[in-house]
Amino acid sequence: MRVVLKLGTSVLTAGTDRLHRPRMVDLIRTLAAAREAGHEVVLVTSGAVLAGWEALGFPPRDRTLAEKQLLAAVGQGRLMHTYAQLADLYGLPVAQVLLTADDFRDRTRYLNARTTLDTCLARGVMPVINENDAVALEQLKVGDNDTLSAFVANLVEADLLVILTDAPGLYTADPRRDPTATLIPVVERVTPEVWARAGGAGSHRGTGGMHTKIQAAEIATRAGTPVVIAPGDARDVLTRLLAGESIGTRFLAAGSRLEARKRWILAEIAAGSVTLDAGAARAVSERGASLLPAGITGVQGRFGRGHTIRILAPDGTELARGLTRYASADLLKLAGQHSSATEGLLGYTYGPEAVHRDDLVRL
Ligand SMILES: Nc1ncnc2c1ncn2[C@@H]1O[C@H](COP(=O)(O)OP(=O)(O)O)[C@@H](O)[C@H]1O
Ligand SMILES: N[C@@H](CCC(=O)OP(=O)(O)O)C(=O)O
Repeated sequence: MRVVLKLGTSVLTAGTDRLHRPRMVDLIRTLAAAREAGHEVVLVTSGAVLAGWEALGFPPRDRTLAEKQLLAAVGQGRLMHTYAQLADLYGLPVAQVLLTADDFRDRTRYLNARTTLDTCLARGVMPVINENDAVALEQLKVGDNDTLSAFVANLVEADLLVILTDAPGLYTADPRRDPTATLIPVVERVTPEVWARAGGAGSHRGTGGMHTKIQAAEIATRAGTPVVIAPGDARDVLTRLLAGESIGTRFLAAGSRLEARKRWILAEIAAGSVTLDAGAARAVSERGASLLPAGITGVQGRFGRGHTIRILAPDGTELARGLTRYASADLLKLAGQHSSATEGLLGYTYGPEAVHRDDLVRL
C-alpha cells in the first residue's frame, strides 16, 4: 500500500510545548515497520513553527505573519534534523520536500513534484513534507497541513491517508467541550451532519481542529482515497491500521481512484489533440489500449505534459480523451516513431506511452 501519514503539532509535542523526542521515536519506529512490511510511506508533518518557538526560547506568542514566518524558518531545519537523526536509527533515509498551493495549481510544478516523490519512494527514501511557510504568501497558501496531506494523497495517488492527532478520532461533538461525545467509527460520506460535528479551532497549538480534517477527508475520499483519523498516541498505530485493525474514524472512499481520475479528465478542457492512424485508432477505441507515439500521425494545438488532449480517428472523430505524458513539441518529434527511439530523439523519456491507458477515457 502507498500511504500518506500526517502528523499534527499536537502529536509531535505529546501535549507539551516542545518536540517530544520519545513520541517521535515511537512514530518513526512504526513508519520503519510499515516500510519493512513493504508499504510506501509519505510523511506530511507539522511542527516547524513550534520547533522555531522552542529554539528561540519561547518568545511571547505573536500571531503576526512575519513572526510565524520567522518561527517556521528557524524551526523547519530543526524539525527536519530531528527526523533525519531519528530515522537514521532505523536505517530509513528521509528527504525534505516543501510545497505550497502553487505546486498543486500549476500543472508543470505538480508533475515535477510527483516525479520527485515517486523517485524518493522508488529509491526507498521517505519524503517528509511540510508547507513552505517561510516564503509562501499567506493568501496563496494551502494554509493547514490536513488539507495539504489530502492534496499530497491525490498527488501520489495514495491507497490510504492517515491523519494522526491528539483526539481518538472524530467524535459526535468536540470531546474537550462535551464529555458525553462518542467516537464515530465509520463515515460513509461527508455530509452536512458530519461537518456539524467539528468543534472550534482545536488545541492551542494546532491549526484547524477537526474542521480541516473533515475537509481533508472530503478531498481525499472524493478522489478515491480512504482516510483514517486516529490517535497519535496509540502504540504501533500505523502498522496496526495497515494490518486492517479499526482504530479511530475511517472515511470510506467515494468510488475507485481510477473512476475519480477519469471523471476529472472529462471535466478538464482539452488543450489540443492528436490524430491516430487506423491501427492505433482501433486499439484505443476497441481495447482501451495505451496510445503509443508510433500510432500518432498528427499533433494539433500547443499543450504541455500532463494536459488533457482529444484523441482523434483518422477522419477526425473524437475517440477518447486522455492526459498526455509528453508536451506537443515532443509529440511532433515522436509521432510515427517506435517508443524505443524516444530517449534518442528527446534526450529524456517519460515512458513508452504517449497516453497511458489509466489516463485515457473512451467516449
Ligand atoms: N468532533 C470532534 N471530534 C474530535 N475532536 C474534535 C472535534 N471537534 C473539535 N475537535 C478538536 O480538534 C482537536 C484536534 O485538532 P488540532 O488541535 O488542530 O490538532 P493537530 O495539531 O493534530 O492538527 C482535538 O484536540 C479536539 O479538541
Ligand atoms: N506548517 C505548520 C503547521 C500547520 C498546521 O496545519 O498545523 P497542525 O494543525 O498542527 O497540523 C508548521 O509546520 O508549523
